[in-house]
Amino acid sequence: MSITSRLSCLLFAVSAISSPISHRAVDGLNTRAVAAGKEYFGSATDNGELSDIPYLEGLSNTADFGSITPGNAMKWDTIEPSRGTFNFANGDTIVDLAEKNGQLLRCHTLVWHSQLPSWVSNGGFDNATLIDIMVNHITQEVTHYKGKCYHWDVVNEALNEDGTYRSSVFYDTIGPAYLPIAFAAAAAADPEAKLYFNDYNLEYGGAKFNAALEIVKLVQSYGAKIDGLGFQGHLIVGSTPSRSSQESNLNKVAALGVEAAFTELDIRTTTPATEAAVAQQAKDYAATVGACAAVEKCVGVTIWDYTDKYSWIPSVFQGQGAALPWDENLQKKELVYNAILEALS
Ligand SMILES: O[C@@H]1[C@@H](O)[C@H](O[C@@H]2CO[C@@H](O[C@@H]3CO[C@@H](O)[C@H](O)[C@H]3O)[C@H](O)[C@H]2O)OC[C@H]1O
Repeated sequence: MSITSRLSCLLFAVSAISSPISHRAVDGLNTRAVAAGKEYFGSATDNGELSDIPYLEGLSNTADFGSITPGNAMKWDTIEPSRGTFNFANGDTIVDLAEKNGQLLRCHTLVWHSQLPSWVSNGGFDNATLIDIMVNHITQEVTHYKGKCYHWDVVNEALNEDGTYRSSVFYDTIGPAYLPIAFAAAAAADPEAKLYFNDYNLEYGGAKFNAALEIVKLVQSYGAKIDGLGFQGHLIVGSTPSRSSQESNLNKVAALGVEAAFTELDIRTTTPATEAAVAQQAKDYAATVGACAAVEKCVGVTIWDYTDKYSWIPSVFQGQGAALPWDENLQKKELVYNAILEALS
């Protein structure tokens, strides 16, 4: 029995004992997702937030969140800030929390051009040396977390908007082969973890999405294991693609024999959010989550933290925010939350 099935059985048993009349599991985003055949509904989190007890209680509520993702703790600059020096402390804290709560873990991320220490990006390494460095980083990190990570985002954001490869030290030095090499190294270190390529703006279809499909085929053509395509889902209120077009994208992923997930969903708007914007946001969440619910191979949805209190959006997109289903006071936005629940039903 999978970890998620065990969790939903446990929740069901607990609610059956405390409420002999209804016999229904405690209702929430995750319990609805699991009941709809998904593996989890989850949230990102970050180490600094975990001392906020009301926040932590919400994050640990497995009726809503069956999975957590470290927002920063497993990135290269945290894990290997200088060559050969590994710092797993922040990542271990998130792993321990997930274990204590009985939550799955989406581990994020091994190879990314951003939050990459300058000893890698400006090291001037030749092809063979950079491959060694990348493979060693992946091997050390994935081995450290072996058996803990349900998913790994192996490579993050390899593409430009026009579908060409993004210039990065990895692409510029190794060429596109850095992708299959990275996936093969991750699979060798933890054969059980599901391995994802993850990128943003795939939800709109078009050149970038088609190139992501080509990356899946590229990794497969090298005989390396790739299990899924991650749609980050950093979307905009009123510009979110329709449910049917998102379903069509997810079905194209499934046709390649791999699964899909929304890995970093948030839907931002101009702040302060108007009533009309929140109403539209509820529809946009429903379109995205509903698309995942409708496609068997879409295994789950992760929101990029659950509360506006800790959203990354205002620090990156000036004047934008209010992107999550809980507000800055950790209060549920009922309209948005209920729209997601409904979309999962
Ligand atoms: O000062 C930095 C601060 O800038 C950093 O912020 C994080 C940046 O990454 C965010 O996650 C990414 C969101 O977009 C997708 O493209 C990526 O896949 C995600 O990894 C994260 O939420 C922010 O906290 O945090 C560390 C500080 O030192």
